[in-house]
This record gives sequence, structure tokens and C-alpha cells, in this order.
Amino acid sequence: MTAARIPVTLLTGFLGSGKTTLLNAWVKQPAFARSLIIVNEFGDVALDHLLVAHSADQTVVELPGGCLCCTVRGDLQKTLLDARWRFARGGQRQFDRVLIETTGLADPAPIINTLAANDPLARHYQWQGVVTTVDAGQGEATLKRFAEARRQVAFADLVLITKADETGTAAIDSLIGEIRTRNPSAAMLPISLPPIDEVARNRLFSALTAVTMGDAQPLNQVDDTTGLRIRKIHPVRIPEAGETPHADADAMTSFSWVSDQPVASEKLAAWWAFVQTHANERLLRLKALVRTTEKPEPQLMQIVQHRVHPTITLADWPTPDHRSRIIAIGESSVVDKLANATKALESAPAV
Ligand SMILES: Nc1nc2c(ncn2[C@@H]2O[C@H](COP(=O)(O)OP(=O)(O)OP(=O)(O)O)[C@@H](O)[C@H]2O)c(=O)[nH]1
Repeated sequence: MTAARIPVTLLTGFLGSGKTTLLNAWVKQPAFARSLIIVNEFGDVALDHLLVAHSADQTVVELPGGCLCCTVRGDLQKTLLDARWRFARGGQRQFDRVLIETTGLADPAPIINTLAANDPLARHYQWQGVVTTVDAGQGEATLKRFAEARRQVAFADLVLITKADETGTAAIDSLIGEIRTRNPSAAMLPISLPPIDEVARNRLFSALTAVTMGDAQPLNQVDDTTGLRIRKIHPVRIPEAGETPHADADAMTSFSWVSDQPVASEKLAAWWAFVQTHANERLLRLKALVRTTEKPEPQLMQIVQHRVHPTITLADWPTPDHRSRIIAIGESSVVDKLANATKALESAPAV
């Protein structure tokens, strides 16, 4: 008798659309306690896996070095095949399902193909579906501009329209219409994180349970805003059609910065003031986890296109590595300026 296959769910969504925030809430649900979480990082400075707060039952594996969809498919296959014994105790596997968070620029098709059409993997793992996050405020413009965002939506079984708390219903309705034209069969749900009440929480987690456990029923009930019949689709084999991934992203560049020296708060504030003047659609994403001379806890600072998120002081460093890290992705006209400005964080304090 063969053992039951392990369900795998992909979490994708454009840069800054709320994947990590969702994943954090998701894996705290008791039903997801025994999850193996695979986080793919963009660029050479890994930060996201540090921001996933998981429990002792869960393991977060970082897949560094580029985008899951093109450069590290072999790594993903190896990680999944090795995981069964690497994360086992006394011969017992320590996880019951796998959640994979992609980078914000990932094309899901090759990942789905790796999982759905790969013999050794298919023997042990069961492909479940795709959850795609779309930013309520910025999603429509992002969908128009980026092929990656369109493909992330096109392959979704469940689209979560995040940050609904920040956007009016008319804009959300318009975004839902836009998504419908690209994926008529996905279930859709506007959400706020953390969910605003118990009802919202239950709707979100029953939709996530449905897509993770392969149960179409709750998904059918998620969204009836358009009156369309919603059905969960299991992509089995999706041709890549010779498409060059990241066609639009070629114009994009990124920089990353790591330092073991704490930064003076004043200097960080001046840097942040400068960085914010460049918060626009040319700067797709900036994330900074910084140690200051005044505070041992890390400051988490984030920008998603023109939206500057409030700075958060984390309770503690997620790992023993207390180095500051900054990563930015966007058009080189902006990213180069920010990279230059970031050098100033390193210089000796003025005397
Ligand atoms: N107000 C509000 N803010 C949100 C919500 N979801 C996410 N955010 C904020 O949006 C910012 C980006 O969220 P992340 O979860 O880091 O987004 P991501 O998709 O993982 O980003 P990348 O890894 O860069 O692609 C953070 O500052 C979050 O706090 C939401 O529902 N409401």
C-alpha cells in the first residue's frame, strides 16, 4: 500500500501584495500546525523567511538565490524529495502538508509543472492549488503593467484581495471585474489582515483550508459577487509555450545591503525620509530590517510602490543573525539612487 501523498499548495502574488503577512496568520491556525513552509527569496539577501513566525511543529526552509520559476526548480525538487527524511524524527515525517511562498515576480506555471508533472515528486506529493494575493489598492494598475501579476492571477484557484481595509468597495469591485476577465473560474475573497472580525476570519480560513485540502465546496461559496459559477481547477500540465519568463521584469533591478554595524537612529530617519520621496510605481518593493544603536530590537520598514507602511519594531530578532538587511526592487532610475543613499548608512558617525 502506498502512503498518502503530501498536499502542496502554492502561495503567490505580486511584490508587496501581502503573501508573508497572510502566511504568518495562516500557519498559526491549529489545522496548519504540521506544515512545511518553503519560502523563496528574491536576490542574494534573504529576509522573508525571517519574517514567517512559525511554531515548533513547523519548519521554514529558505530557497535562496533567485526566482523559483527559473533558477531554482531543481532545488525545489531536491528540497521536497529530501524533506521527507530531513524533517523526520524516529522515522516519522514531521509535516503533513507543504506551503510554498514564491517571490513576488515568480511565474507560477513552471513551478506547477515541476510539481504536477514530475514523476519522483508526484509519487510523494499531491498538487493542490494556487492561492494568489492581489493588493486591493494597487492590484489593478499592477495587473495592467506586469505580465507576472497577470500570470499569477491566471493560475489562481483562490484570489485573496488583500488590504481591503484600505480601499473603498467601488475600487474593489472594479478590481474583481479585472481579475474575472483574466481568470473566470477562481474563487475571490477581499480580506484584511488581521481579519476584522470572527466572520471574516472564518471565511478566510475555510477558503484556505479548501484550497489546501483539495475541497472545492467551500471555495464555491467564497465569491458570488459576479454571479458566475466558480469552480476549482486543478492545473495538471500547463504548457510553457516557449514564453520568456520575466519579460517585463528585465527592466527591473535590485540592490541588497547587509551590515553588522548598528545604524544611528538619526541617520536611519534621514535615510528613510529620503527613501520615502521615491515611493512610487517605479519602486516596486523595499524592505529593511535594521538594528539601530539606540534599540537592540530590529526595525522593520517597508514600501510597496507608492505606499509607505508604518515602521514596526519587532519584539526580537527572528534568528541569532542580528545583521541589518535592506533589499529594494524596481526600475534602475530609482533603485540606483536608493543604493547610493544606503551607502550613507555605513559611513562613520559625524563627530
Ligand atoms: N492595511 C493592511 N496592510 C497589509 C495587509 N496585508 C499586508 N499588509 C502590509 O503590506 C505590506 C507588505 O506585506 P507583505 O506580507 O510583506 O507582502 P509580500 O507579498 O510578502 O511582499 P514580497 O515578499 O516583497 O513580495 C506589509 O507592510 C504588511 O503589513 C492588509 O490586509 N491590510
